[in-house]
Amino acid sequence: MSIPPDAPILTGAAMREAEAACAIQGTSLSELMDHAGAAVADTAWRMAAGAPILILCGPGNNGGDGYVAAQMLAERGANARVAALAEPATKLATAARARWNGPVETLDEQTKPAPLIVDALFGVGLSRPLADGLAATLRRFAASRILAVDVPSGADGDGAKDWVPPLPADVTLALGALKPAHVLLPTAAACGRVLLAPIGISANRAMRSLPAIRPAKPRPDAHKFSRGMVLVFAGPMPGAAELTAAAALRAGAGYVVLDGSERAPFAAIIVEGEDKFGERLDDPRVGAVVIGPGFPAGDELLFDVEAVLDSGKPLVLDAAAIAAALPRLSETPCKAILTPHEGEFARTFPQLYGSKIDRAKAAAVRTQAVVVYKGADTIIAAPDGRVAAAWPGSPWLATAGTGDVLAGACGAMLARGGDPFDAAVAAVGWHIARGQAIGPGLVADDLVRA
Ligand SMILES: NC(=O)C1=CN([C@@H]2O[C@H](COP(=O)(O)OP(=O)(O)OC[C@H]3O[C@@H](n4cnc5c(N)ncnc54)[C@H](OP(=O)(O)O)[C@@H]3O)[C@@H](O)[C@H]2O)[C@@H](O)CC1
Ligand SMILES: Nc1ncnc2c1ncn2[C@@H]1O[C@H](COP(=O)(O)OP(=O)(O)O)[C@@H](O)[C@H]1O
Ligand SMILES: [K+]
Repeated sequence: MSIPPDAPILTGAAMREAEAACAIQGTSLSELMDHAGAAVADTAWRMAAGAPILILCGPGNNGGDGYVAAQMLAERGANARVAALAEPATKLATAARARWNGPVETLDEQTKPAPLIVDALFGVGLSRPLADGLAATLRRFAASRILAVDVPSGADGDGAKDWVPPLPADVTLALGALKPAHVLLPTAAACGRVLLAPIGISANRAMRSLPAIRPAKPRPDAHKFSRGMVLVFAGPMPGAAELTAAAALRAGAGYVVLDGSERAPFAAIIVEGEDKFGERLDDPRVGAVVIGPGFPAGDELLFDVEAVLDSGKPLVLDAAAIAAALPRLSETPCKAILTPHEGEFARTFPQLYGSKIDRAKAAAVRTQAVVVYKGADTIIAAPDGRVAAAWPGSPWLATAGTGDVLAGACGAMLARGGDPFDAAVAAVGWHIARGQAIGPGLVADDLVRA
C-alpha cells in the first residue's frame, strides 16, 4: 500500500468545482475524460504486460473513462474486452461508448475473468452501496490483478460512509487528485498502490497527503536552546511522560525538562519535582509544554492544565488533558496541538458528523487548535482548513506507549517556534518513519532509542 506524498485531496464537491473552473478556462469535460482514459490505458498496458484485459464499465463517467481506455488499448494492439453493467447514463459516457469499436458483453455471474481487470464501474458518483448480486459477481474476479479507476467501485469517494468495496485493487489510479477514500479506512485498505494521474484540473492544495519528510538539520550556529526547549509534565503514571520526554529529545529538541517524575529516561533530561512546574512555566526559554501522557482525568490534571493555559506557552495536549482544556481552548490565544486517539476524540467531540477528515476539521475549528486525530489513518487538521492525511502509517505503531512518543515529538517540533500545523505534520512524519524503520517487534521504547 502506498500513496503519492504531498498530493492534493479533493472531495466530490471540490472535484466538481475544479471541473467547472476547467470549463471556464476552456478545457471541456470531454477532454478531461480523454486524459483520464489515456492514463488508465497506460497503466493497464503496463500492468497487463501483454496478457488479456477485461474492462468493467458502469453507467456514469467512471464507465466513460473505461470505454475511452478500452479503445486506446485496442488501438495499441492489446487484447481488451469490455463488459458493461448497464447502458451509459451520461452524455459523456454515451459518446465514449460510441467510440469503442468492439463488442460489449453484459456483466453478470457468467462473465469470464481475465488476468487484468480494469474496474471502471463507479467512481465518485456512487450514491448507495452496491447491490449484493453485483458485489458477488465482482468477488469472482478476486484472483485477477485489479486496476481501479479513480476509486475501487463500492467505495464512498468522500470517505464518509463505511462501505467496503468488494473487489480490492492492486493499483488505484486517482484522477486529477486523491480522494478522501484513498486515505481513510475502511476504503484506503482496498486501494492497494495509489497512483495519481494529472488530467488537467488544478486542485486546491489545502488538503493533501503527508509530505515526504527529511529530518531538519540543525543550523550551523545552533545551540541547545535555539533548537527548542520542551517541558513535559508527568502525572501519577510517570512512565508515559518519560517516553514523551525521551521522544522530545530524540525528535530534535535541544533541552528537555521532565517535571513531576523521579526517573530520567536519559541522563540528558533534567528531572525536577512537580513543585517546580509553576516556576518552569515562567521560564522564557521553554518553547513548548506537553501535558496529558500518563495523567488521568481529575482535579489535579484540571489545575495543571489551567496553569499551562494561563502561561500562554505553545502546548501539546494528549489524552485526558484534551477534555480538561476544552472549555477554554478556543478563547485562549496560544498555539496548541491536540493528539486524541479514536476513543478520546469520540468522548471529547461527540456531536461531530461526516468523514474522519470532516470531523477533524470541525474539531480544529471548534478548539482553534491543530488536531492530530490518531489511528491507522491519522488526520492532521488546522483551524484554517489545512489537512494532512497520513495513510498508510506503520502498523507496528499499534502498541502501547507510541502515542506518548508522538506527543513528545509534537513538543519538539512545536518548540522550534514555527507553525503548529507544520510542527504536527513533521512529528507524525517522524513517528511513521521510525515505525517503518524499526518494523517487526517494535515496542514504544524502541522509537526513542538511537
Ligand atoms: N470530475 C472530473 O473532473 C472527472 C471525472 N471523471 C470520472 O467521472 C467519475 C464520476 O462520474 P459520475 O459522477 O458520472 O459518477 P459514477 O461514479 O460514474 O457513477 C454514477 C452512476 O452510477 C449510478 N449509481 C450510483 N450508485 C449506484 C449503485 N449503488 N448501483 C448502481 N448504480 C449506481 C448513478 O445512477 P443513479 O444514482 O442516478 O441511479 C450514475 O449513473 C469520476 O470518478 C471519474 O472516474 C473523468 O471522466 C474525468 C474528469
Ligand atoms: N494500525 C496502525 N497503523 C499505523 N499507526 C497506528 C496504528 N495503530 C496505532 N497507530 C499509531 O500509534 C499511536 C498510538 O497512540 P495511542 O493510541 O495514543 O497509544 P498510547 O496511548 O498507548 O500511547 C498513534 O500515533 C497512532 O496513529
Ligand atoms: K472504479
